Amino acid sequence: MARYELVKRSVALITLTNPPVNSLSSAVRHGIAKTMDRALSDPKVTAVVICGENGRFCGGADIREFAGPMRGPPLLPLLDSIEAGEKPVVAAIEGVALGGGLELALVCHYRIAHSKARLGLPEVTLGLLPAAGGTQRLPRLIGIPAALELITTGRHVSSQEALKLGIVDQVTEQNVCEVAVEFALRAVAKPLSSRRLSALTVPCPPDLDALLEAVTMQIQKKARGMMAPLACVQAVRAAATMPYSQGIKRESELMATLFNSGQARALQYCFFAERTAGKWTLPSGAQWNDTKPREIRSAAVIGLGTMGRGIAVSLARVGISVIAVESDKKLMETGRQMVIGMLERDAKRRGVSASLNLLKFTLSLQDLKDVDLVIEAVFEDMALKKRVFQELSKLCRPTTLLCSNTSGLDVDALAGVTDRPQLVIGMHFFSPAHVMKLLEVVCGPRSSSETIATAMSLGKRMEKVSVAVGNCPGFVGNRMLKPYSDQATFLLEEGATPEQIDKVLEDFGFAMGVFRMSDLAGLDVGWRVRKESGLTGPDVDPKNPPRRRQGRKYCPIPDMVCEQGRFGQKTGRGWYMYDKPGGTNAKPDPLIQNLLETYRSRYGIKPRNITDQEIIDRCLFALANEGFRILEDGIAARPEDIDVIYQFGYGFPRHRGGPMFYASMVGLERVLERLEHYHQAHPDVPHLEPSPLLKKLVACGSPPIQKWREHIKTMHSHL
Ligand SMILES: CCCCCCC/C=C/C(=O)SCCNC(=O)CCNC(=O)[C@H](O)C(C)(C)COP(=O)(O)OP(=O)(O)OC[C@H]1O[C@@H](n2cnc3c(N)ncnc32)[C@H](O)[C@@H]1OP(=O)(O)O
Repeated sequence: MARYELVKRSVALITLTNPPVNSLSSAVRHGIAKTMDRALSDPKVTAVVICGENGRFCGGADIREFAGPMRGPPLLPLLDSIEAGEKPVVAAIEGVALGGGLELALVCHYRIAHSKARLGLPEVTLGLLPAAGGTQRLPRLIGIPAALELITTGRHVSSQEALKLGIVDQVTEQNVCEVAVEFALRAVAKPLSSRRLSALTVPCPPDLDALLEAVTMQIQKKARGMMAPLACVQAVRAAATMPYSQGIKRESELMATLFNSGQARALQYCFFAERTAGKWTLPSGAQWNDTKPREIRSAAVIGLGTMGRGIAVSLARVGISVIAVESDKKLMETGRQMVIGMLERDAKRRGVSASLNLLKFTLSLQDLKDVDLVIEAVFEDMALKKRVFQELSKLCRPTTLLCSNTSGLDVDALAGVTDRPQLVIGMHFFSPAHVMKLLEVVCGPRSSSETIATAMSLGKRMEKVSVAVGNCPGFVGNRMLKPYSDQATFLLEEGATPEQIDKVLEDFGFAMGVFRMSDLAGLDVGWRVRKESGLTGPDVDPKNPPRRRQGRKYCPIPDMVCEQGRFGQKTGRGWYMYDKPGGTNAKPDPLIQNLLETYRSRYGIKPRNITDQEIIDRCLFALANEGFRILEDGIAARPEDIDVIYQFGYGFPRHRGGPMFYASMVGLERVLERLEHYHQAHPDVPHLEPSPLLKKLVACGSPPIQKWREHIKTMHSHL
């Protein structure tokens, strides 16, 4: 796991060999200890270079090992001994030096980086802190403010920025190992004391307390409820105020608290869940690593509304030429200006030039004859979408992939009106599509494995986190949203207010509570869907008992809000009031309070005091319960896929892992008991009835989430 060679007759070259990222597994730590001993004790060796195999220095500690008992040599004393050695050690950094990987580089006496390398201490994103001396050495090297920023955010820096900050001594475009060996030879016989970071004093800013206070406040605002960034601040404070020997003890204490926290487990689960999500498998046996995606050079986007614009930008900025189609000249011109503006701002932010030459705008579908792939992003109306797909089927060459950005309509029904159902697939982007990372790739029963592979690979190229899901109303994300938001509106009937429910959900860690999120998305969309499904509006049978539809409980409050023209932020009024149409500053509205009171008295509902716990349990357990049904139905292949969708598409707090991980952490027995309790109280709410899979998992002793798949016996997978 660490190869030893003698080069130039006097330099020991130690190469970490643990693909794919040379993480510091127990075997690698053992290898480093052994090879360093050999280098330090061999009189022929005058200097040491440490590098990583396959163009990657080191991706840090082996995160998989965190779940089990600690084995092998502990990292911290190993690193301290490298720094203390009497022969110069040079880190040759290629690819990445992250987390423990950068901490390893920091104990080397010199650091040479390749120009394309990235460096950082991302432990905070895993719910941890750089506990192999990183919080004590980095501030000594680059000062408190810069170290604090890097450690609390986990941001990666380029080698050029690392050079400016003083993290590395040299950046090269040549072979970094060869450069490091030459560097090491020149370093022999130079004094090492000033190169041992632990021995340096910290350059402490005069306004330390004010700085730490400002960063703490920023964290409380941005990373609400997260422990790790706050612990990082405390560790850096220790670096500033204590000698190294005490600071390092403080670092270990803080790490011990984080290491065993639910937050660290959740964030590490998220790390792997995100990587697992791309690994789809079909019942036919075809899967992500044996199906070749098609290369997409040109694409078309139909419809230049909010979604279409964001999709066009996401395509063009990764080098795909885009033909954008609108139905009328004025809309096309507005769309053109918006897309160009978005692309220019995006390019400026990334420090690259905007690829405007890749864009073409047209009013004619005829122009799409030769594109590799089309993404339809017209109004969410099945009849309209079918017309578009029929037309595309006639116009486009037979090999063109036809994709729909529908957020919940039947993808197979669209495939059915074309001459190529195997090339039809859903690509459900989230708004704004050039910002949001999530892409649900909706596989119809007839979508071919090549089509799925192409959509997934295109998503990755567009820098999205892509999750393959099956075809059912609402797919995964929007299907689960209904039971969640239904519980919130039932709670309004019973005595809660929108602001109370939102505060509880936001304190839990959601980016936005359910009502603020609905105001942002627009309340009219759901209202139209409810009218079309006969749940509200003139088509409802007047003999229907109040607050019941289609044999189950129904809350008409959202319809009443819409009837008043309150469609959310865009109209300046919704569940909240805003300063102006399009305003974002939500204030509680006495008119909503009034509406709720009138409603309750009309139906003789005595408002009761609702606890925060009840709000969390009812909203989140109803959400997870639908997730269990989705797993049973084969619409999602794994709980990880659902959790990734909720983190990246619906603002579920990452440090809680996602709805399914949260349910597993709370304990499936408790989730089942609470659902049974609430279902008994509300037998006309089917979403509260515990799913068979949940019952089965509890009966099997509540296995850990990674084992749930073994208990899912899906009749037919929809993937
Ligand atoms: C009480 C204990 C005290 C111990 C003190 C410990 C102090 C140090 C802590 C740490 O170092 S924590 C780890 C910090 N490092 C990171 O967070 C880096 C994580 N990795 C990445 O960001 C990326 O993987 C990458 C290195 C930038 C490479 O990205 P790329 O897109 O090229 O590949 P991926 O698909 O992400 O990864 C490939 C493959 O490798 C697995 N993997 C990556 N990093 C690690 C790791 N550090 N440990 C274990 N496994 C890792 C990743 O999961 C992929 O495998 P599969 O999941 O696809 O099988």
